[in-house]
Amino acid sequence: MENTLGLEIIEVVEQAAIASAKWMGKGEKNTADQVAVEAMRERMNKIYMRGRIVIGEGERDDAPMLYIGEEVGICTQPNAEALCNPDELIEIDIAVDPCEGTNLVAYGQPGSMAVLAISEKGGLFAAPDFYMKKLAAPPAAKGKVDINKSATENLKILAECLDRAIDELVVVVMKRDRHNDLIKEIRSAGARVQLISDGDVGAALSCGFAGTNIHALMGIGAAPEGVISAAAMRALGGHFQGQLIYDPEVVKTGLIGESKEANLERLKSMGINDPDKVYDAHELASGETVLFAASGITSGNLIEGVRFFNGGARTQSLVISNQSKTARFVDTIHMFGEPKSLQLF
Ligand SMILES: O=C(COP(=O)(O)O)[C@@H](O)[C@H](O)[C@H](O)[C@H](O)COP(=O)(O)O
Ligand SMILES: [Mn+2]
Ligand SMILES: [Mn+2]
Repeated sequence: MENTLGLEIIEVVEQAAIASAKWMGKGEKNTADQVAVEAMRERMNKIYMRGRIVIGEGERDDAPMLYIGEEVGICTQPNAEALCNPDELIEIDIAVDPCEGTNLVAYGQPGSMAVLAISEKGGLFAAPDFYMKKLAAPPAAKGKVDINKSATENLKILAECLDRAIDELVVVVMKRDRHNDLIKEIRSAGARVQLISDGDVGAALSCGFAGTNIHALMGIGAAPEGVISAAAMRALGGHFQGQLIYDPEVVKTGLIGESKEANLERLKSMGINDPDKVYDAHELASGETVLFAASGITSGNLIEGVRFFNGGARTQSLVISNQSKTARFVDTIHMFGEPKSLQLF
């Protein structure tokens, strides 16, 4: 599966990133998202597979989306029988965020990317586009920090695991009212807080690599981004835990369903009977083969964004595999027609 799909999924995220980057800085969040969704769908539909979106965003805020349950890939097309041999059919589950950080793209801010995770059927946690409480930390702290512990306790553990003083730690938190108490607690424990407006996949991913100066992600973001982050962190050996948040009171945005009760029903209908369960990376991305791919739209601290030149563009992507145990940075020059020259930098 990795060999067959590894290269194809790079192209999926590259195409989405290029489409979205054309709308960088134009103040049109929905268009930046829409074109990424369309480019991702179009490229996915050229892959020899029977793919199914198991978790994706857009439901909460009515944004453009690849919807949950949508089938993608050549073998799901109306003429599939003529094109696909059922005996060698690859059935794939996919978690997507074609434009992670739509505001970042619309306002020309760093850290947006086109991102997805894939696994064999059943290998990714299927949930609605709810919120998720998250804790991400570097591999050295895996299984030692715990989302059920307080931020203060976790910072002490993290400091020990990373052999640093607490005031040398940087914790990324999304700048939201729901995090005001968390931010106060982290600061009074002595650590430093990096507030981000959007883009918690990039923050979780940064915990998987040393040298990013990001040592933890704490707080509540969206569930699809949680599953995608978990796929990457599982393969990187980092720590990731997520707990679904289904009570609109907790997130204070009014963007998830009418009520806690209705949300609990929705979870039940998807087979989630223990709504408060804390999932670790291996449960959110449980497949034998798990692949993560991201392509920068605007530059972040791990990957560069799309750089256009006359007649082409250069992209940088990151593909992580739990099978080959690789984190591959892929630089690509894309030629649109016949460019006069190919721009290296
Ligand atoms: O910042 C984010 C927005 O993602 P997108 O809509 O794809 O541009 C994500 O990284 C967050 O995980 C999440 O969607 C966000 O925290 C949702 O919370 P809120 O903005 O408070 O509704
Ligand atoms: Mn997102
Ligand atoms: Mn998005």
